[in-house]
Amino acid sequence: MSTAFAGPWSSLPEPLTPWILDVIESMGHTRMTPVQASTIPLFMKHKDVVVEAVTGSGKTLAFVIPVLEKLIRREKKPRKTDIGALIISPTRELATQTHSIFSAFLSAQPLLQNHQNSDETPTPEYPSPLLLVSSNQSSPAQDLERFLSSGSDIIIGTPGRIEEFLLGKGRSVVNAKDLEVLVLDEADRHLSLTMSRLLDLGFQVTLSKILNHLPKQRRTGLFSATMTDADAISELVRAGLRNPARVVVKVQSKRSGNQKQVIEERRIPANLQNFYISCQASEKTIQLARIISHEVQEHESSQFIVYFATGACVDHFYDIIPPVLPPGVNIHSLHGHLTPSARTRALTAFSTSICTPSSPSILLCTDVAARGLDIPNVDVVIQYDPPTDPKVFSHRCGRTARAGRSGRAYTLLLDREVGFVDFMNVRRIPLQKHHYLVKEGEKDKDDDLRTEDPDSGLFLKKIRKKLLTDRSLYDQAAKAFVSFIRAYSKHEASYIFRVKDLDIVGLASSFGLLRLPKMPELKDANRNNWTDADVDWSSYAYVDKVQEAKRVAALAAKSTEQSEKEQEQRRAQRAEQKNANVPWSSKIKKQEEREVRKEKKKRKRQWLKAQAPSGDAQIDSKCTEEEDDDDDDWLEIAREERMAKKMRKGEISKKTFNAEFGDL
Ligand SMILES: Nc1ncnc2c1ncn2[C@@H]1O[C@H](COP(=O)(O)OP(=O)(O)OP(=O)(O)O)[C@@H](O)[C@H]1O
Repeated sequence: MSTAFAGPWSSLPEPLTPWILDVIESMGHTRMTPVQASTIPLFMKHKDVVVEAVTGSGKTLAFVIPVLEKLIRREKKPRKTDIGALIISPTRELATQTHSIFSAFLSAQPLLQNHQNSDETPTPEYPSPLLLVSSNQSSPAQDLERFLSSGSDIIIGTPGRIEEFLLGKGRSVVNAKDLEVLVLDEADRHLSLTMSRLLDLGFQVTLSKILNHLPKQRRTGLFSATMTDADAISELVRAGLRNPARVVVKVQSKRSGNQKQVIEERRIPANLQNFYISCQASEKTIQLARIISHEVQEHESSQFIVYFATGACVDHFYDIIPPVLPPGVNIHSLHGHLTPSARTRALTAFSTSICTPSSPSILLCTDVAARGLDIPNVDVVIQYDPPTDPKVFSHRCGRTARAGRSGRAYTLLLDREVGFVDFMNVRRIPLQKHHYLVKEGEKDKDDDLRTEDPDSGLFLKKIRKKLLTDRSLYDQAAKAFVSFIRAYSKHEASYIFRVKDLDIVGLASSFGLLRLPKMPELKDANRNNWTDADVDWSSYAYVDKVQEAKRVAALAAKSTEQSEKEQEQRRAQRAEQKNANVPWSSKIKKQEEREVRKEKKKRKRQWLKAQAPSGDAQIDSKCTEEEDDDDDDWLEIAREERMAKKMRKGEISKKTFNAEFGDL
């Protein structure tokens, strides 16, 4: 370990309780880390603290130890319904991890023997801590039951569950008035209200409610690896800290420059090699596969974490990537859309897996696993997609090179995204260029001379082949691609990551898509050079029988509807055609004849009105110009007949008759 350790635990100004010291020693920690040496004395001495120290530097014990010491030293014995310490973590995984550390301490405390009755089993003086996270096994009501039966004094959980516990149905039961200490782990995740955090508004509203419920007379500790001064100031106000001590532990590393060694400050662990590889969009998946092979072969690495932009991307790559990885790899996936039990299973399987270079373990995940997780043997972190929130970058990298171990991190950047390197440099997170990884036996080329990887097509083929085995894989691929584009449009460094600069065709290749999805974000995208896969979409089936039956039924319904529509269209076309075929001259003639007939009828009506008896006039008065031709014709015939009769009887002259009806 090359981390500079601080003094031994015995050098703390106030000695630790012996059984706490025993536990620390049993963990193999003989000396304090710098953040522990600076924070523990302050936090134990009734000071509020705001702590910033790089990932993996031991911040957890820097609050666990003072919290335990504070509670042990309490003058007033707490009642069963009192809570003494509250630890708020941003994710269920981190809360669970912190809970296990508190448990490790409390389960090692000496047991109390009841002197009056030595036959009774000895009991622990300090109750076990209570974990409050979403879970299939524990509802909020059950959390309350566990609290009442255990009398837990230390509560650890995520904001939602803690709010429920303190302000929900349990509010009358749980007494937080005598709370001694509050810790916000990954405090900048909870409190900042920068642009990206606006998304976490719900999270923060919850936190404000919790903070308002807690007594002002308490000690508070804020801990994070990315607490900038600006964050710290705004967070102090929000968390209600008064006159806190600020602890910042800096990392210095040596770099050779201009013939002399330069000491530079950085916000990532000293033993972390932080690389980026620039490549074309179509080459991202190839590079991912090659980084893993390269690491296994060159460094005997066996435990990897790979970060993607969204949960849908994790699901997609989990399914399609095996054919392009070296054989023997075990893959696990973790993201926020999985059920709590699936999340626990995945993390336990990954962190306890016995991995070797011939059987490496890979965790594909989202930022749900970016902060705080302590899996000591992770060799390599790969960021397939850079994070939308740049602050998360160092948390992701920090899952390796923990507690003085060495580790490597790789970030895949598209050629147009390389500006991100300077962006991070300014934030004291240096990235070093790693050459593009070529296939075995091939020679590295300068970036300027490099053409598209010849394996691009081969990879695409392999992935497409896999996709074609089950239509649900295609659905998932499209969903992942769409979610990726949406996430990309939310990058905080939006002048570096611009959707309009994305090589859509290349990206779609790296996802193994069969055809390009239609989405508004891509309406102006360049789709040249894209060829849809040769797929018979009507027979491309789901492996799941129920899903396939649904698809077939929907297809049949659609084709009936389609054929009815087509028939209708054909009829309309025929009528139109017929109309178009009638000669123009005959159309005009017909029109003229119609006009003449109309005029004649009009005249007949006028004449009848003047001549006819009242009954006829009544009939005629119903006959308006709007009435259709059939009615008119019928009336005309009746009228003509009556007039002819009158003429025969000599009631009207033939001349009068002819004047009205002509010689028809
Ligand atoms: N004094 C010590 N000596 C050696 N190892 C230690 C010491 N204190 C803690 N560690 C180990 O260091 C590792 C990292 O500690 P921890 O998880 O507390 O880091 P962190 O600073 O909280 O990191 P992150 O910012 O990622 O949450 C753990 O595996 C822990 O057991």
